[in-house]
Amino acid sequence: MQYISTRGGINPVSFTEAVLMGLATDGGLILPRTIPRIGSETYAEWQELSYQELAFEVMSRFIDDIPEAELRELISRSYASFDTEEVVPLVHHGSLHIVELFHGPTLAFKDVALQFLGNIFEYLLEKNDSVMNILGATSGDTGSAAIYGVRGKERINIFILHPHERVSKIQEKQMTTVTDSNVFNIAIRGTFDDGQAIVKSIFNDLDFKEKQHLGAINSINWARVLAQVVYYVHACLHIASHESDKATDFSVPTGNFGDIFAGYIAKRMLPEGTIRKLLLATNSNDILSRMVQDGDYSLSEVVPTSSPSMDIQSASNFERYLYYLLDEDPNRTTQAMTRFVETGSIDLTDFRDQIQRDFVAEKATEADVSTCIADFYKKHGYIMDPHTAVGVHCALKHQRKGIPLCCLATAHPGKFGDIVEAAIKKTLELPESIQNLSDKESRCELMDADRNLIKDFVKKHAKHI
Ligand SMILES: Cc1ncc(COP(=O)(O)O)c(C=O)c1O
Ligand SMILES: N[C@@H](CCOP(=O)(O)O)C(=O)O
Repeated sequence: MQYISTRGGINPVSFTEAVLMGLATDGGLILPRTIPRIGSETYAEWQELSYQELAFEVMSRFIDDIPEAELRELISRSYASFDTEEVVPLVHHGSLHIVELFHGPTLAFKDVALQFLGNIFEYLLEKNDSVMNILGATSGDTGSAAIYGVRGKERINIFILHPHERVSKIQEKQMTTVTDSNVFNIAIRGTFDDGQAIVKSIFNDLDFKEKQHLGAINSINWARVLAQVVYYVHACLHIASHESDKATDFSVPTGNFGDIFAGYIAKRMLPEGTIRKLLLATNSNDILSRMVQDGDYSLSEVVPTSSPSMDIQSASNFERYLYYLLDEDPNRTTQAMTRFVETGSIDLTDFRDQIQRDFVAEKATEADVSTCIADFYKKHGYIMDPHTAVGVHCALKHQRKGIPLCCLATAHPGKFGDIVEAAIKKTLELPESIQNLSDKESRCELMDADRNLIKDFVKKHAKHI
């Protein structure tokens, strides 16, 4: 399998080269040259596989430069850290299927990909006798999942930017209480969008990127998206064993467009009709739901909400979808992205029909979120976090009779305890890993959202051979 850039400016690379490159060197995002198709017979044979076996089957369609035994070992090690053998268990409440993606070490769906990515990095760096300095931005969950994915790994230092006072207390503590010497947390005075823009702009300084051995853990990195494709396939297979109608809709709480883009890849990979609709659910930061509903992809201010990890306007992976929308034409994609950087908007009104064939969209207000958490708990005794509730609110609004609908539960409710407890009027029992976090020693730098300050910091603390 070869990988290309949405901007057309790189020679095709292999999977492992793509993983090490992170952001494409022409500033674009990396995609597989073709999306492999799975025939119905092969798909049916996957029914009985464990999550790890399925992950191998899916990923090996995209990876041909890691030997089979080694890929299987990387996968199996990555999911051994989850608290359940099922890795991403499916539960059923009322008319909904819910796939719980928060059973990894940091209690959010990011662990599914970042445990794997941390292990691939370690494997590749050992093989190449090299080191890496990871630079990433987080709105709360990617940061801790990435830190837990690489903490203590000898050949890696990690630098994570988070927006100061715009992540939940527990999210902050999950990151900053990891005091291993290879972990550097930086709180920036700004939003996640500022952090992500700084990270991308530093990656675009190719001389700096090479000299400092920079690596990417955000969904910029194709391996992130790939690992997330697996749980859509897994959920489809399990839902098919429960339902007479085999086609499934998915409702996905969306911020940086990474998770739902993984669903889009799964939809194109699987036999026709396996995934029917992708419901894109946003909080009040609704650029993506406006894009689907009106073809209006235009920035507005990032507003803080009860689902802080989705407080994002400039959705990184949207560029990947745009590439497909624009007939896989890198020149048109580059022009559209240049226009977006210059004007803050892309007019997609002419593409509305196609976009609405791919997605349905809905926005949840703050009141919708707390009502959804409270009502669902009252009716079904199931407690969900505010990000999951954004998706469930959207799902209940758009559910079509007789069509199975699966919601992605993207974080454990305990990570956002205050909001959840206020909605259900009950004290939550927290998982052990996040009890007493506030008593632990923490380490974090506070900085202005200034690219040069961050560069100097990284340079000063970077690992070298
Ligand atoms: C808990 C949670 N739910 C949903 C999302 C949205 O996922 P994505 O950014 O891939 O759209 C995020 C992060 O963005 C998250 O941390
Ligand atoms: N919600 C994310 C934002 C970063 O997105 P990513 O998927 O590109 O890493 C977070 O929790 O940090």
